[in-house]
Amino acid sequence: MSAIRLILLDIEGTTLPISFVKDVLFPYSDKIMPSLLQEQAENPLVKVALADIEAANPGCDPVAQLHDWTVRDEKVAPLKSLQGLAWKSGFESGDLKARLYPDVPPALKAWHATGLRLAVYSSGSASAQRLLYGYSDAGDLTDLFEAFYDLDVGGKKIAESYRQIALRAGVAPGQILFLSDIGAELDAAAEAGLRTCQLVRAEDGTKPHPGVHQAADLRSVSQQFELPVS
Ligand SMILES: CSCCC(=O)C(=O)COP(=O)(O)O
Ligand SMILES: [Mg+2]
Repeated sequence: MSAIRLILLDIEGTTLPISFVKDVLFPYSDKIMPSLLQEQAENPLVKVALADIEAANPGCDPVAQLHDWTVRDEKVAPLKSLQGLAWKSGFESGDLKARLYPDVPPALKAWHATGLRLAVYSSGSASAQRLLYGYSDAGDLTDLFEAFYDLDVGGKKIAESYRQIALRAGVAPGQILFLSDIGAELDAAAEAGLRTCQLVRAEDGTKPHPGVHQAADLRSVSQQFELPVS
């Protein structure tokens, strides 16, 4: 089996607790969404997102639609793009700071220090991903990552998305290790030829997915895949 060259990481449930997303990030964006849509009406990101909402549900009230998607945790591009915009002011003002799992910063640094390439693949927009790692409780970690992939490459439960990422990174699928808490995402990545490991975080109550490697934290990932240990 060829050596792992790139580690591709999911965020929610993998490097950051689900509760931080559900109890901190989502209520924050939900609360300021009405004023954001008014104040940034001329922002091209807002215009595109509003057009996408109208296309998805003609005649709907965008604020109500966004709230409904948030409650149902829908991974849809217009919501993810507007959430990223809402969180920007929160992170930059110091209202928000990402609570990463404590095993995450040392493992990322150890992997990066020995030349392993790191990239993120999350449903959250690429700009939101940069904010999370830029304003984390371990400081700014964005320089550890070479790329931030979001729903622009496709959905996380579709094998083609992982083929696209491998192509863009210029790495053979079998040399990429994908880490996620979600079984369907791991299955899609495996179908594309990536190596996979499920993060089964006790705090998140993750259900083990049959037939995949499992790890309780990134230290355990290092041990199982013979990667540098922090
Ligand atoms: C920048 S990610 C913020 C959390 C979020 O909005 C989300 O949808 C997380 O999805 P993931 O694919 O990381 O599980
Ligand atoms: Mg996840």
